[in-house]
Amino acid sequence: MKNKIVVAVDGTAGSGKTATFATVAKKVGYEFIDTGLMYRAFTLLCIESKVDFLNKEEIIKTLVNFDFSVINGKPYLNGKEVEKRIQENDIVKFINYVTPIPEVRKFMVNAQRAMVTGGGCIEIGRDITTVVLPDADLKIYLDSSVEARAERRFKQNQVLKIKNNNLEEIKNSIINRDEQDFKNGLRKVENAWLIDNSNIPIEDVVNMVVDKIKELEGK
Ligand SMILES: Nc1ncnc2c1ncn2[C@@H]1O[C@H](COP(=O)(O)OP(=O)(O)O)[C@@H](O)[C@H]1O
Ligand SMILES: Nc1ccn([C@@H]2O[C@H](COP(=O)(O)OP(=O)(O)O)[C@@H](O)[C@H]2O)c(=O)n1
Repeated sequence: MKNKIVVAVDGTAGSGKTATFATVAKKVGYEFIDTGLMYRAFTLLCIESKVDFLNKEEIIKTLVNFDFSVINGKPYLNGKEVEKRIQENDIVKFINYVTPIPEVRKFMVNAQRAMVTGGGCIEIGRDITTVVLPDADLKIYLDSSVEARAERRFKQNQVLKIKNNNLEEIKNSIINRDEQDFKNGLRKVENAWLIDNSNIPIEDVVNMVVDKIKELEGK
């Protein structure tokens, strides 16, 4: 009888967390939770509520109207499916005003911790191995060079037909988000497995992680 485990994944913007670990989760029959969707959906609510992003109190007050759920893998904000909308550039433009606010992070961390009720789950984000799931059975830190990440995001945006798709701007936005993420506490913890996928095909990373999960389940 295999013992399903808890997997916590952190990593830099655009390093491949979603694409890699959604596939891993499917292969091993685990639940997949992308905490970034929550921050993106909350940023969208703030935009729709026309908050002043320089006014922390207004952003904090908006939390009372924040109802987020994932149904069949799709994110819903207050009952409305927002999967494509939260990938738009305005979200990325404002998200760095939202993510550093302690009250916002506390709200999100509590919700993200409550979603993991036991083994058989992979949760990804920026503070999962450090704050949300510090006792996870397997901790992974995924990273890639800024150049590799910008290229990938540019191609991803082309596929998604995201407007104003510009490689230089993407590169700068990744550098800015890295800066904010490190300030918010993104880091590789001692017992995390560092995977730099700059030059490793996604299939190989998926297989490496699937093998590791199966090994730990057997223990
Ligand atoms: N090892 C890899 N090699 C090449 N491209 C990758 C690799 N891992 C992920 N990608 C691609 O990089 C892009 C960004 O990945 P994504 O999962 O959205 O990153 P994150 O969730 O970390 O922001 C996607 O187009 C994805 O298919
Ligand atoms: N647990 C998390 C997850 C995301 N975030 C923030 O939310 C933003 C969007 O998360 P994301 O995972 O969708 O970002 P990408 O790496 O997909 O571009 C990130 O830039 C982080 O700043 C966070 O602060 N904490």
